[in-house]
Amino acid sequence: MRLFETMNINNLGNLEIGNCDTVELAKEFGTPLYVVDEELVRYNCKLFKDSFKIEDIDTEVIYASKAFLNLAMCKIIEEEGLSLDVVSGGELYTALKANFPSNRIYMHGNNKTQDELILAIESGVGRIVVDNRQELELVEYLCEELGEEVNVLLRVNPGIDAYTHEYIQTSKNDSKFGESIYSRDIFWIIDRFQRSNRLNLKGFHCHIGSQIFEEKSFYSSILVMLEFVSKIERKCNFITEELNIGGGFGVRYTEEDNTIDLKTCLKKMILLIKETTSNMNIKTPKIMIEPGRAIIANAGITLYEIGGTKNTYGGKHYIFVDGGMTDNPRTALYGAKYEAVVANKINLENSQIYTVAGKCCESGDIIIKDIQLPKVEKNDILAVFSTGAYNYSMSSNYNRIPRPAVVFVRDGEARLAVRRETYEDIIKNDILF
Ligand SMILES: Cc1ncc(COP(=O)(O)O)c(C=O)c1O
Ligand SMILES: N[C@@H](CCCC[NH3+])C(=O)O
Repeated sequence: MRLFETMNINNLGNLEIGNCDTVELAKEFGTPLYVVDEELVRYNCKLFKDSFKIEDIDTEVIYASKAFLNLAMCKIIEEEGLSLDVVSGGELYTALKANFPSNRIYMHGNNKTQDELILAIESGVGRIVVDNRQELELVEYLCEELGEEVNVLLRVNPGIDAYTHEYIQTSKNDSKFGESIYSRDIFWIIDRFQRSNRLNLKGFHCHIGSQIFEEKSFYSSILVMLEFVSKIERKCNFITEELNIGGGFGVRYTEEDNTIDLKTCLKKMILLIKETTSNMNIKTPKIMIEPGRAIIANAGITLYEIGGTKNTYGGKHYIFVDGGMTDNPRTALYGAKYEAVVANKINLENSQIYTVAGKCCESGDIIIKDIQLPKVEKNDILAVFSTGAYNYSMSSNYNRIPRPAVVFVRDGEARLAVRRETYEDIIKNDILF
């Protein structure tokens, strides 16, 4: 089993993360428990910041907060000097409550409500990423009403068919996101922005999908987008000041995943931009990228207590954990694959193939389909790796199961970042009549 750099095995044979014994964490904070390795989050932020830069080009790294967000995470992102992509009023509110600098916030969404837009405008977010022409009219109208001006990017769809799960592709020609760069109206839309007194169009945003391993998808997207930038300059006399090329960098969940060498890929991307803009004889815009998963996925693990096992008549060996699709819906949703260890038996030989099932009333409530583990017993602690992204943020209260707590670990210290939900939390908005 491959451990991450900041994990190790202590002399009790238990898994440690951030120098904290995971078995002790489970005892202290209860299970299921999301554990985040703060050192690794900070390392990942630095890797992006340091690799995605080059002389003469202005760059910015924006953390896509949909992957994992809470007040503590906002603080880390701010301290590491990244900006923040929010996609809803709730994400924006979280960032504002954490005192995240509003001018470093990018407000996304394909169907922002009026209330969300008002909150974004009034709190002075850095950029509103306008999804479509109707939204252009709405943002302009709201700015008129509020007497404000806003800097905006237009989300466009470059029509890149990135190789990933179809649910997380975002840039096929029939995607719900953005306006197609091939649309006949695109020039009209840009012209419309230019005529606006309230909306200051700075440039464009695109994002081709998530969990992408094929580097060439990123390079193709850059080339297509720069071609578009050049065309817009010729046709609309519009100089693109900013170009956000999105996130989507794939991470390793299991040995099957051949991850991208991020440092090399980021360097290649920026060099390609420099070279292409120079060849096209266009001004190089400021370039932004928007990683979510690659910042947080591998920094998170989930600890579960094993409640029991079951061998079915059909020959399956189940392990039952005290969470499930409520804290990690990705297996049920995308057939995602995970690796795990028995945290208190990490030195023992694997002896059995198990299926890890949750406690929801749903046959698809599976966390891991087939995994080799040592013989497990009731009360063992299972540590599932790489659950930092799109687990906590996509968790639910299905079956009225309270959401787990989140702790950040670093240098042997564990800090509670999100309290475990209680049954009282579950009914707090219910009205009995
Ligand atoms: C607009 C936008 N930006 C950034 C991201 C982050 O993607 P990832 O977590 O794959 O890096 C997403 C999610 O796919 C997105 O929709
Ligand atoms: N939720 C997806 C990623 C969606 C990315 C957001 N556009 C996942 O878990 O893989």
